[in-house]
Amino acid sequence: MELRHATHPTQVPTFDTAALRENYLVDNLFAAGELRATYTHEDRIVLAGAVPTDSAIRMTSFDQLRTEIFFERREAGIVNVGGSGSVTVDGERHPMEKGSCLYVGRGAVEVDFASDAAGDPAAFYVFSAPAHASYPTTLTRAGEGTRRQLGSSETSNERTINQYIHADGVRSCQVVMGVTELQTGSMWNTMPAHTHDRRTECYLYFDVAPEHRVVHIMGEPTESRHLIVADREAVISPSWSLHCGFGTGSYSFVWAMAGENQAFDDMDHVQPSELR
Ligand SMILES: O=C(O)C(=O)C[C@H](O)C(=O)CO
Ligand SMILES: [Zn+2]
Repeated sequence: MELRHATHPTQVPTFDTAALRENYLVDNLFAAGELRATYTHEDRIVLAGAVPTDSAIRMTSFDQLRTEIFFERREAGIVNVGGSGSVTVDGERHPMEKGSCLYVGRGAVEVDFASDAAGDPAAFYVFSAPAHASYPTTLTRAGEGTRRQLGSSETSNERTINQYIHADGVRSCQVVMGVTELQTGSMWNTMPAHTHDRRTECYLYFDVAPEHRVVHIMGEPTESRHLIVADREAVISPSWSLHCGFGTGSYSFVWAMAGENQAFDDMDHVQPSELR
């Protein structure tokens, strides 16, 4: 498991492109037949990717956690961004087509990831945070959460926000999670932009064609920088950081947060005219 330290916002203007990417971009979570993970000290979030092919992959703990099982003191939201598959939690199999979201509560022992077909493997994205209590493991099929329509074609940001794990949906200790899909022709996500000092947020971009990229904007609103992001790459946004972006082609993304509260609308908006 890779380790990322927390950073101070005043460091951002001193970082060159490579340092920005080393600190905030997670570009190696998905590899065929492997379970990979990155730990960030920002709200002690773990991001993991599992791509099972011929055989299932079991979620293991990692040396840095010093726990016998991964879910001993943690919970997670899991979204499949690949072919159809399933996640079996302590003997109960949850079928997961692309875009489905499974919440796994603290205390789960055996969590196995499997693909329906090795030739079109599932790709499970795991967002985990420390948990003080155990909530039931719950599956939400793609599109069956709370759907919110935001933006317009005039501002190229017409999009559907699928909220899965949230205060009015599947319950959790900390994790809030969903998937945003942009309507054809709309390129901007999360505009007007925002920060939320109460929560760290990570975006995992997916369905980005190989020749395309997402330009993800980060940093303090008056000192913004950007990251060029490819398919199945994630960005860590510390609580002080903007997180918005536009694609050179179509894309979707999984957003997930953890921290002080779970109020999705608790955002500090920043208008385009205020950005620097
Ligand atoms: O397109 C959007 O707007 C989003 O998906 C916003 C994220 O859900 C977010 O940043 C929540 O804080
Ligand atoms: Zn946000």
